[in-house]
Amino acid sequence: MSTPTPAQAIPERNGHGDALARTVSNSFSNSSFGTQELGSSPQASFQSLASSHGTHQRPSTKQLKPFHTGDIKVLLLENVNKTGQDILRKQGYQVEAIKSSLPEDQLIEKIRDVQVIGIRSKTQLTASVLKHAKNLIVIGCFCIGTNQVDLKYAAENGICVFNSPFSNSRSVAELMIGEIIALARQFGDRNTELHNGIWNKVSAGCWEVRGKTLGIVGYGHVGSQLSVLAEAMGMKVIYYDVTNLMGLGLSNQVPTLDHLLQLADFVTLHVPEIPETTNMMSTHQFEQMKKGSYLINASRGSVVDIPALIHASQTGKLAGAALDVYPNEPGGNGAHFTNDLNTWTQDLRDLKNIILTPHIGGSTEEAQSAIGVEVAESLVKYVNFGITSAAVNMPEVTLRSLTMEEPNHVRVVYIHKNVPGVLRKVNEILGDHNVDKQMTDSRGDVAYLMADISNVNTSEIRELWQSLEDLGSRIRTRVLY
Ligand SMILES: NC(=O)c1ccc[n+]([C@@H]2O[C@H](COP(=O)([O-])OP(=O)(O)OC[C@H]3O[C@@H](n4cnc5c(N)ncnc54)[C@H](O)[C@@H]3O)[C@@H](O)[C@H]2O)c1
Ligand SMILES: O=C(O)CC[C@@H](O)C(=O)O
Repeated sequence: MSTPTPAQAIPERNGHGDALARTVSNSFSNSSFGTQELGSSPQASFQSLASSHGTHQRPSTKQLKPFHTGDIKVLLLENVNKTGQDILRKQGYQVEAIKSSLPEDQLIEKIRDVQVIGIRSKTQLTASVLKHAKNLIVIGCFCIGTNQVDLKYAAENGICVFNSPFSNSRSVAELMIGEIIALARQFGDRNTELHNGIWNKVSAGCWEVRGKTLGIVGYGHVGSQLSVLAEAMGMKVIYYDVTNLMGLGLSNQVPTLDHLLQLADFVTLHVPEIPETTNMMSTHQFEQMKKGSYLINASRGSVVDIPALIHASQTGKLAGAALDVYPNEPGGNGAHFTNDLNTWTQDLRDLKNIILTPHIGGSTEEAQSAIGVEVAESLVKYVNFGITSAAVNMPEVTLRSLTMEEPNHVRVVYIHKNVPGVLRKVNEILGDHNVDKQMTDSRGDVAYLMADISNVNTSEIRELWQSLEDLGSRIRTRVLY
């Protein structure tokens, strides 16, 4: 007899009329595998998921009993790309997509209800918001930065967080190249003048970038891409990073930020938002910069002390600056960028040779489409399979898929406090069954255990779940079957 396809297998198993409701209820936190696969082609994705475990000619991956995927509620904020929305909708999840971020009170109201939330850089998922998210199991940051989420609180409450670590890096690097040239040629000011009817043909203070020194602060995904592009334009590249990193091409690492500031004609910032980078560029740092140099910030608004930047521009220390990010950013398109947001906004807008963009470093069709796919697939793998690969706040745990030859298996996901003795107690509970495979790992105070156990009757699942829930170490139990 040939192995049934996943599509055949699902109705067959549904036909058993299980006593247990196949839902992902809040209290039960008990879900099972989805009815559909990742990506646009169910069959193709099904195969790719199976083959991603590095096997050849293995029995078909088992599409386990479907929970009511319609019970999974997903809230997507900040105009998450359609690629991501489509993947989630194809799972049968209930997806509500909103183009902007939400004011905190509305966010709290909505987040109570959902199992999955997708955001970009604007939505702040602080502990005080997340404490209302009683049903939430996973957060997708459809961007690189995860500074907007209280990652520790999320982990300690069994909420896994995913992002897209480099799908928009190239887009940011290309914008930096555009801005370097635009600043060197005072392009923004000439453009504005002519839009206002004023012809102002000047060469004073306008430069080629060939032969100039670019100082990159933070030589990660964005910084290193930029390094390659800048060298191709004939720039000399130096970089500063807290980590010792091999430079690409002819670029060189310098030992301190001050060294970089003293040498660079253009300084670009690509560091994460962390306490160490708050106001990393302030009065002292601007003093270190060469007279007539330029600053570009496309990292996070908190990295630059803006009043100090305004002063450095007004005194002529800086010949120009480009900012893509701000300490307080408007909630959505059409909102106004005024002193109501940041007290210095008008002073900033009045500066000469300053390019202000609305956090668009990663806003290209290519980047947003790739991010949509990457993060949505991570969410589906987590919801349906418990897989945490590439999570930013949880240990990375995965098990190879169950196959069609393993009909009475159950996957147990047990997120727990990382304290001694837990595994012994969990395995006492699981030990009534055959533990086929198990993986456990910890990250800080939180540990994640995933086990596939066999010979489980559907009627035993609730008891199994309850026994794990009753352990003092429990953060969250999910039983996928
Ligand atoms: N404007 C946008 O639309 C946009 C788009 C993408 C990324 N970003 C932001 O850009 C930043 C960088 O992104 P990335 O993908 O290159 O990150 P990354 O993690 O790949 O690289 C960051 C680098 O900064 C270094 N670093 C950390 N602390 C430092 C410090 N105190 N001093 C010097 N170096 C330090 C790290 O070692 C790392 O090499 C992030 O904050 C991200 O959120 C903004
Ligand atoms: O798209 C966004 O809102 C964020 C872009 C960027 O800052 C990121 O962190 O990836």
